[in-house]
Amino acid sequence: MVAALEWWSGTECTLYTDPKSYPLYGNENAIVVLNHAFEIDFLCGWTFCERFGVLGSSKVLAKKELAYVPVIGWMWYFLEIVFCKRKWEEDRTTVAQSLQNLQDYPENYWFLLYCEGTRFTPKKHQISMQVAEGKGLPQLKYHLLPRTKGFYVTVQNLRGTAAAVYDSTLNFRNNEVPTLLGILNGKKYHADLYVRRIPLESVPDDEAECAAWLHKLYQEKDSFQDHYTRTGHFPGPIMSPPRRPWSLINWLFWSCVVLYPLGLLLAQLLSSGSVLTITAAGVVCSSVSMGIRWMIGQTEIDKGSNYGIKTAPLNNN
Ligand SMILES: CC/C=C\C/C=C\C/C=C\C/C=C\C/C=C\C/C=C\CCC(=O)SCCNC(=O)CCNC(=O)[C@H](O)C(C)(C)COP(=O)(O)OP(=O)(O)OC[C@H]1O[C@@H](n2cnc3c(N)ncnc32)[C@H](O)[C@@H]1OP(=O)(O)O
Ligand SMILES: CCCCCCCC/C=C\CCCCCCCC(=O)OC[C@@H](O)COP(=O)(O)O
Repeated sequence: MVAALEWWSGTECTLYTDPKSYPLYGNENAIVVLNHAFEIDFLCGWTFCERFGVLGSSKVLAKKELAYVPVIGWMWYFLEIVFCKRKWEEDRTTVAQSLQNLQDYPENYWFLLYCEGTRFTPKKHQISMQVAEGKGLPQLKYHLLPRTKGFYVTVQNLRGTAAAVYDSTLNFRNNEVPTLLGILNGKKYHADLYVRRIPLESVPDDEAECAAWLHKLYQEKDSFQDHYTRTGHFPGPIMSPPRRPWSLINWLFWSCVVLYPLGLLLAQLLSSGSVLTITAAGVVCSSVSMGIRWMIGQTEIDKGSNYGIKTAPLNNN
């Protein structure tokens, strides 16, 4: 998928960050906090992971539903991805346990947290801003109100192993609305990511202070998005890591290994002349194609969950 983004669609991923922090990226464990408003934000995240050499050890706090997505979900299970049900009563122990397993992870990892908990839609935004008002918090224009419990439990469990929080804010040039189907159709997008490295020691230990810290971080992220909307760029210098050939080589290798025998099999099936065999092959191909379309649907915001709508308390204070 990274090869499809970088080499097939030719999407440009530009990084805005402080040159002093740049050498540390990929050379330490970090908690990444990213906004969640685009259908391919996870793919841009993977692309940066690839460029800094941590793709294989990229982790995320993901909703449990994604564990059942064929291939990708199974892969995540084996990669020790942390899953949550977005029900705090159940997540508080399971998430903490999974995070503990990362304590002795043998490679540098990035642990991604979408603190908004769900993707931005106008309706979810309106509801979450009612919650913000009830809590006496300032309104956010470009983000949903962050959920603080997952962040707190992550900081608590990774303190001592993770060195920093990478506050990451993503946007696309010219009001592009990127989609995975667009990528697969070869459409080129222009992603801009602004990253601030914040040492983990500066995140408060106390739960209430940690929550307030995260709310303040999202207010700052909102101001960066405002800056981007007004000027077309993020503050700070551009320090973009170059595209590397490995994802393409990997893709070409596996394509040869898989597609050659598949092609031979298909040729044999067609030359068998058996209507039953050819029909069965047609059914299998159609099912696989429908399965892939369903998987792509998982990335589409229109088909997203009701989380952040259904569960909104009317009187939150
Ligand atoms: C140099 C380059 C740097 C960076 C490169 C960038 C990135 C690369 C990094 C890594 C890449 C790795 C992998 C990427 C690959 C794939 C990722 C794909 C997808 C996965 C994404 C997801 O699945 S997101 C969904 C799951 N994740 C989360 O939900 C995380 C955030 N959530 C939490 O932390 C939650 O607290 C929780 C899940 C732990 C528990 O959920 P629960 O619903 O029970 O939450 P809360 O108890 O917290 O909720 C109640 C509180 O929330 C307040 N609130 C706010 N808004 C609302 C609302 N609309 N309705 C109800 N309540 C709301 C509420 O007031 C409560 O407040 P309290 O004060 O009482 O806490
Ligand atoms: C020949 C090549 C064909 C390649 C086909 C590729 C097919 C792979 C398609 C999809 C991979 C599935 C990855 C799913 C990752 C979705 C991440 C995501 O964004 O989850 C949303 C979640 O955060 C919040 O969900 P809600 O907003 O609450 O709902």
